[in-house]
Amino acid sequence: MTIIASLLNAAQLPDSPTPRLDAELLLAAALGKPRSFLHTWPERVVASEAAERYAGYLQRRRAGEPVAYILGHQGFWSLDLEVAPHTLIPRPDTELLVETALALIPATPAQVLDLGTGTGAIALALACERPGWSVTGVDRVAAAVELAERNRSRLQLDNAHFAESHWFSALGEQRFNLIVSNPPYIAAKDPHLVKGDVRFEPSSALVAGCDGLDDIRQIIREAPQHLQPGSWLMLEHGFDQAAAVRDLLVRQGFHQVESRCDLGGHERISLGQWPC
Ligand SMILES: C[S@@+](CC[C@H](N)C(=O)[O-])C[C@H]1O[C@@H](n2cnc3c(N)ncnc32)[C@H](O)[C@@H]1O
Repeated sequence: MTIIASLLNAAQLPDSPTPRLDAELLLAAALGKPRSFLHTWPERVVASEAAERYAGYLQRRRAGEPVAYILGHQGFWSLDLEVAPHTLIPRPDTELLVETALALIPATPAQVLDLGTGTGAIALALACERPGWSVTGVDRVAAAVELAERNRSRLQLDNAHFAESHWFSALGEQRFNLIVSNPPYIAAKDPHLVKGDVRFEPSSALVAGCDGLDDIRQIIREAPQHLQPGSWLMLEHGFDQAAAVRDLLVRQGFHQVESRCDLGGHERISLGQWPC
Protein backbone atom coordinates (compact mmCIF):
# COMPACT_ATOMS: atom_id res chain seq x y z
CA MET A 1 0.00 0.00 0.00
CA THR A 2 1.41 3.38 -1.01
CA ILE A 3 0.22 6.83 -0.17
CA ILE A 4 0.17 9.90 -2.39
CA ALA A 5 3.00 11.74 -0.58
CA SER A 6 5.38 8.75 -0.86
CA LEU A 7 4.68 8.27 -4.57
CA LEU A 8 5.41 11.94 -5.22
CA ASN A 9 8.57 11.98 -3.12
CA ALA A 10 9.90 8.82 -4.77
CA ALA A 11 9.49 10.08 -8.34
CA GLN A 12 12.84 10.14 -10.12
CA LEU A 13 12.83 12.58 -13.03
CA PRO A 14 16.44 13.82 -13.11
CA ASP A 15 16.30 15.24 -16.66
CA SER A 16 13.12 17.24 -16.20
CA PRO A 17 13.45 20.98 -15.43
CA THR A 18 10.24 20.67 -13.35
CA PRO A 19 10.33 17.23 -11.70
CA ARG A 20 7.89 17.87 -8.83
CA LEU A 21 5.32 19.58 -11.04
CA ASP A 22 5.56 16.76 -13.61
CA ALA A 23 5.11 14.11 -10.91
CA GLU A 24 2.07 15.91 -9.51
CA LEU A 25 0.44 16.33 -12.94
CA LEU A 26 1.05 12.68 -13.80
CA LEU A 27 -0.18 11.31 -10.46
CA ALA A 28 -3.29 13.52 -10.57
CA ALA A 29 -4.01 12.20 -14.10
CA ALA A 30 -3.42 8.59 -13.00
CA LEU A 31 -5.93 9.13 -10.18
CA GLY A 32 -8.38 11.03 -12.39
CA LYS A 33 -8.37 13.90 -9.87
CA PRO A 34 -7.35 17.58 -9.95
CA ARG A 35 -3.84 18.43 -8.73
CA SER A 36 -5.29 20.10 -5.61
CA PHE A 37 -6.50 16.63 -4.48
CA LEU A 38 -2.85 15.60 -3.92
CA HIS A 39 -2.25 18.52 -1.56
CA THR A 40 -5.53 18.02 0.29
CA TRP A 41 -5.10 14.24 0.76
CA PRO A 42 -1.33 13.46 0.89
CA GLU A 43 -1.94 10.45 3.18
CA ARG A 44 -4.58 8.87 0.90
CA VAL A 45 -3.76 5.30 -0.19
CA VAL A 46 -3.40 4.93 -3.97
CA ALA A 47 -5.12 1.91 -5.55
CA SER A 48 -2.78 -0.48 -7.35
CA GLU A 49 -4.24 0.22 -10.87
CA ALA A 50 -3.69 3.98 -10.42
CA ALA A 51 -0.18 3.37 -9.05
CA GLU A 52 0.64 1.24 -12.12
CA ARG A 53 -0.73 3.87 -14.47
CA TYR A 54 1.41 6.48 -12.70
CA ALA A 55 4.51 4.26 -12.97
CA GLY A 56 3.88 3.94 -16.74
CA TYR A 57 3.54 7.71 -17.10
CA LEU A 58 6.77 8.27 -15.13
CA GLN A 59 8.60 5.82 -17.36
CA ARG A 60 7.48 7.72 -20.48
CA ARG A 61 8.48 11.04 -18.89
CA ARG A 62 11.92 9.64 -17.98
CA ALA A 63 12.34 8.72 -21.67
CA GLY A 64 11.82 12.44 -22.40
CA GLU A 65 8.21 12.47 -23.63
CA PRO A 66 6.55 15.83 -22.80
CA VAL A 67 3.96 15.76 -20.01
CA ALA A 68 1.37 17.30 -22.36
CA TYR A 69 1.69 14.38 -24.82
CA ILE A 70 1.39 11.87 -21.96
CA LEU A 71 -1.72 13.59 -20.59
CA GLY A 72 -3.13 14.39 -24.04
CA HIS A 73 -4.03 17.96 -23.18
CA GLN A 74 -2.52 21.36 -22.38
CA GLY A 75 -3.81 24.70 -21.14
CA PHE A 76 -3.51 27.71 -23.46
CA TRP A 77 -5.02 31.12 -22.71
CA SER A 78 -8.24 30.21 -20.88
CA LEU A 79 -8.73 26.99 -22.86
CA ASP A 80 -7.93 23.34 -22.23
CA LEU A 81 -6.79 21.88 -25.57
CA GLU A 82 -6.31 18.32 -26.75
CA VAL A 83 -2.74 17.86 -27.99
CA ALA A 84 -1.14 15.09 -30.05
CA PRO A 85 2.30 14.33 -31.44
CA HIS A 86 1.53 15.48 -35.00
CA THR A 87 1.70 19.12 -33.92
CA LEU A 88 3.32 21.50 -31.48
CA ILE A 89 2.32 21.70 -27.82
CA PRO A 90 1.02 25.29 -27.42
CA ARG A 91 3.46 27.44 -25.43
CA PRO A 92 2.68 30.25 -22.95
CA ASP A 93 4.99 32.51 -25.08
CA THR A 94 2.41 32.39 -27.88
CA GLU A 95 -0.16 34.09 -25.64
CA LEU A 96 1.72 37.34 -26.45
CA LEU A 97 0.42 37.04 -30.02
CA VAL A 98 -3.16 36.63 -28.76
CA GLU A 99 -2.81 39.55 -26.32
CA THR A 100 -1.35 41.84 -29.00
CA ALA A 101 -4.05 40.96 -31.53
CA LEU A 102 -6.82 41.62 -29.01
CA ALA A 103 -5.31 44.97 -28.04
CA LEU A 104 -4.70 46.14 -31.63
CA ILE A 105 -7.81 45.12 -33.53
CA PRO A 106 -11.21 46.65 -32.64
CA ALA A 107 -13.78 44.23 -31.26
CA THR A 108 -16.05 44.88 -34.27
CA PRO A 109 -16.74 42.01 -36.72
CA ALA A 110 -13.56 40.94 -38.52
CA GLN A 111 -12.20 38.13 -40.69
CA VAL A 112 -9.10 36.63 -39.07
CA LEU A 113 -6.65 34.02 -40.38
CA ASP A 114 -4.32 31.83 -38.26
CA LEU A 115 -1.62 30.25 -40.44
CA GLY A 116 -0.14 26.97 -39.12
CA THR A 117 -2.88 26.55 -36.55
CA GLY A 118 -1.71 23.22 -35.02
CA THR A 119 -4.07 22.46 -32.13
CA GLY A 120 -6.03 25.58 -33.09
CA ALA A 121 -4.62 27.36 -30.01
CA ILE A 122 -4.36 30.93 -31.37
CA ALA A 123 -7.48 30.71 -33.54
CA LEU A 124 -9.61 29.34 -30.70
CA ALA A 125 -8.32 31.83 -28.12
CA LEU A 126 -9.21 34.69 -30.50
CA ALA A 127 -12.58 33.16 -31.38
CA CYS A 128 -13.36 32.73 -27.68
CA GLU A 129 -12.47 36.33 -26.79
CA ARG A 130 -14.15 37.87 -29.85
CA PRO A 131 -17.46 36.14 -30.65
CA GLY A 132 -18.01 38.69 -33.46
CA TRP A 133 -14.85 37.63 -35.32
CA SER A 134 -14.84 34.86 -37.89
CA VAL A 135 -11.55 32.99 -37.44
CA THR A 136 -10.09 30.62 -40.03
CA GLY A 137 -7.21 28.33 -39.02
CA VAL A 138 -5.18 26.47 -41.63
CA ASP A 139 -2.46 23.85 -41.41
CA ARG A 140 -0.61 21.72 -43.96
CA VAL A 141 -0.90 18.63 -41.70
CA ALA A 142 -4.31 16.98 -42.06
CA ALA A 143 -4.12 15.39 -38.59
CA ALA A 144 -3.51 18.83 -37.05
CA VAL A 145 -6.60 20.22 -38.83
CA GLU A 146 -8.68 17.31 -37.45
CA LEU A 147 -7.29 17.96 -33.95
CA ALA A 148 -8.06 21.70 -34.16
CA GLU A 149 -11.58 20.85 -35.32
CA ARG A 150 -12.06 18.46 -32.35
CA ASN A 151 -10.93 21.25 -29.99
CA ARG A 152 -13.30 23.71 -31.69
CA SER A 153 -16.21 21.34 -31.44
CA ARG A 154 -15.60 20.49 -27.77
CA LEU A 155 -15.27 24.19 -26.90
CA GLN A 156 -18.37 25.00 -29.00
CA LEU A 157 -16.70 27.92 -30.76
CA ASP A 158 -18.85 28.19 -33.86
CA ASN A 159 -17.08 31.33 -35.09
CA ALA A 160 -13.87 29.34 -35.83
CA HIS A 161 -13.29 26.86 -38.63
CA PHE A 162 -10.31 24.94 -39.93
CA ALA A 163 -8.99 23.79 -43.30
CA GLU A 164 -6.00 22.02 -44.77
CA SER A 165 -3.79 24.44 -46.69
CA HIS A 166 -0.13 24.95 -47.55
CA TRP A 167 -0.01 28.51 -46.17
CA PHE A 168 -2.42 30.47 -48.43
CA SER A 169 -2.87 27.79 -51.13
CA ALA A 170 -6.48 26.83 -50.29
CA LEU A 171 -7.69 30.36 -49.57
CA GLY A 172 -8.38 31.54 -53.12
CA GLU A 173 -8.96 35.30 -53.25
CA GLN A 174 -10.02 35.60 -49.60
CA ARG A 175 -8.84 38.71 -47.75
CA PHE A 176 -8.59 39.19 -43.99
CA ASN A 177 -8.55 42.04 -41.44
CA LEU A 178 -5.83 40.27 -39.45
CA ILE A 179 -3.41 37.45 -40.23
CA VAL A 180 -1.55 35.85 -37.30
CA SER A 181 0.96 33.04 -37.37
CA ASN A 182 3.31 31.11 -35.14
CA PRO A 183 5.09 29.34 -38.01
CA PRO A 184 8.09 27.01 -37.84
CA TYR A 185 11.15 29.25 -37.24
CA ILE A 186 14.01 27.06 -36.02
CA ALA A 187 17.11 26.61 -38.18
CA ALA A 188 17.57 23.04 -39.41
CA LYS A 189 20.88 22.57 -37.56
CA ASP A 190 19.87 24.26 -34.30
CA PRO A 191 21.31 22.11 -31.47
CA HIS A 192 18.16 22.63 -29.35
CA LEU A 193 16.29 20.27 -31.72
CA VAL A 194 18.04 17.24 -30.23
CA LYS A 195 17.49 18.20 -26.57
CA GLY A 196 14.58 18.01 -24.13
CA ASP A 197 10.88 17.84 -24.91
CA VAL A 198 11.26 19.31 -28.40
CA ARG A 199 12.72 15.95 -29.63
CA PHE A 200 9.18 14.55 -29.47
CA GLU A 201 7.56 17.33 -31.49
CA PRO A 202 7.36 17.03 -35.30
CA SER A 203 9.97 18.87 -37.35
CA SER A 204 7.11 20.02 -39.64
CA ALA A 205 6.05 22.31 -36.75
CA LEU A 206 9.53 23.55 -35.89
CA VAL A 207 12.07 23.67 -38.71
CA ALA A 208 12.19 26.29 -41.48
CA GLY A 209 15.31 25.95 -43.60
CA CYS A 210 18.93 26.88 -42.93
CA ASP A 211 18.26 30.12 -41.03
CA GLY A 212 14.79 29.33 -39.68
CA LEU A 213 13.20 32.07 -41.80
CA ASP A 214 12.02 30.17 -44.90
CA ASP A 215 8.36 30.02 -43.81
CA ILE A 216 8.32 33.58 -42.47
CA ARG A 217 9.75 34.83 -45.79
CA GLN A 218 7.01 33.01 -47.73
CA ILE A 219 4.22 34.25 -45.45
CA ILE A 220 5.40 37.88 -45.66
CA ARG A 221 5.73 37.63 -49.46
CA GLU A 222 2.24 36.16 -49.99
CA ALA A 223 0.27 37.92 -47.22
CA PRO A 224 -0.42 41.17 -49.14
CA GLN A 225 -2.68 39.25 -51.59
CA HIS A 226 -4.83 38.22 -48.59
CA LEU A 227 -4.93 41.39 -46.48
CA GLN A 228 -7.56 44.13 -46.63
CA PRO A 229 -6.05 47.64 -46.94
CA GLY A 230 -5.14 48.88 -43.45
CA SER A 231 -5.08 45.41 -41.90
CA TRP A 232 -2.32 43.66 -39.94
CA LEU A 233 0.13 40.75 -40.21
CA MET A 234 1.51 39.48 -36.89
CA LEU A 235 4.21 36.82 -36.58
CA GLU A 236 5.85 34.96 -33.71
CA HIS A 237 9.58 34.28 -34.22
CA GLY A 238 12.74 33.39 -32.33
CA PHE A 239 14.22 35.83 -29.80
CA ASP A 240 17.12 36.64 -32.18
CA GLN A 241 15.07 36.98 -35.41
CA ALA A 242 13.20 40.25 -34.78
CA ALA A 243 15.51 42.53 -36.79
CA ALA A 244 15.45 40.15 -39.78
CA VAL A 245 11.64 39.85 -39.66
CA ARG A 246 11.17 43.63 -39.40
CA ASP A 247 13.48 44.07 -42.37
CA LEU A 248 11.43 41.56 -44.42
CA LEU A 249 8.18 43.35 -43.50
CA VAL A 250 9.55 46.79 -44.44
CA ARG A 251 10.99 45.54 -47.76
CA GLN A 252 7.61 43.98 -48.62
CA GLY A 253 5.94 47.39 -48.14
CA PHE A 254 4.36 47.02 -44.68
CA HIS A 255 3.96 50.18 -42.57
CA GLN A 256 4.14 50.72 -38.80
CA VAL A 257 6.52 47.78 -38.46
CA GLU A 258 7.50 46.98 -34.88
CA SER A 259 8.36 44.12 -32.53
CA ARG A 260 6.93 43.35 -29.10
CA CYS A 261 8.75 41.80 -26.14
CA ASP A 262 7.73 38.90 -23.93
CA LEU A 263 7.92 39.12 -20.13
CA GLY A 264 11.60 38.18 -20.30
CA GLY A 265 12.31 41.26 -22.46
CA HIS A 266 12.91 39.26 -25.67
CA GLU A 267 11.45 40.50 -28.96
CA ARG A 268 9.21 37.53 -29.83
CA ILE A 269 6.62 38.92 -32.20
CA SER A 270 6.76 41.40 -35.08
CA LEU A 271 3.89 43.08 -36.88
CA GLY A 272 3.17 45.40 -39.73
CA GLN A 273 0.15 47.10 -41.30
CA TRP A 274 -0.65 46.71 -44.99
CA PRO A 275 -1.11 50.24 -46.33
CA CYS A 276 -4.55 51.64 -47.15
C1 LIG B 1 5.13 26.29 -34.47
S1 LIG B 1 3.73 25.31 -34.91
C2 LIG B 1 2.45 26.36 -34.26
C3 LIG B 1 1.18 25.65 -33.90
C4 LIG B 1 0.14 26.56 -33.21
N1 LIG B 1 -0.23 27.68 -34.04
C5 LIG B 1 0.66 27.06 -31.88
O1 LIG B 1 1.01 28.23 -31.77
O2 LIG B 1 0.73 26.26 -30.94
C6 LIG B 1 3.68 25.56 -36.64
C7 LIG B 1 2.51 24.91 -37.36
O3 LIG B 1 2.63 25.27 -38.74
C8 LIG B 1 2.25 24.14 -39.52
N2 LIG B 1 2.88 24.29 -40.83
C9 LIG B 1 4.16 24.05 -41.21
N3 LIG B 1 4.34 24.31 -42.51
C10 LIG B 1 3.14 24.72 -42.99
C11 LIG B 1 2.67 25.13 -44.29
N4 LIG B 1 3.49 25.15 -45.33
N5 LIG B 1 1.39 25.48 -44.42
C12 LIG B 1 0.55 25.46 -43.34
N6 LIG B 1 0.92 25.08 -42.10
C13 LIG B 1 2.20 24.71 -41.93
C14 LIG B 1 2.75 22.95 -38.73
O4 LIG B 1 2.09 21.77 -39.12
C15 LIG B 1 2.46 23.40 -37.30
O5 LIG B 1 1.19 22.98 -36.89
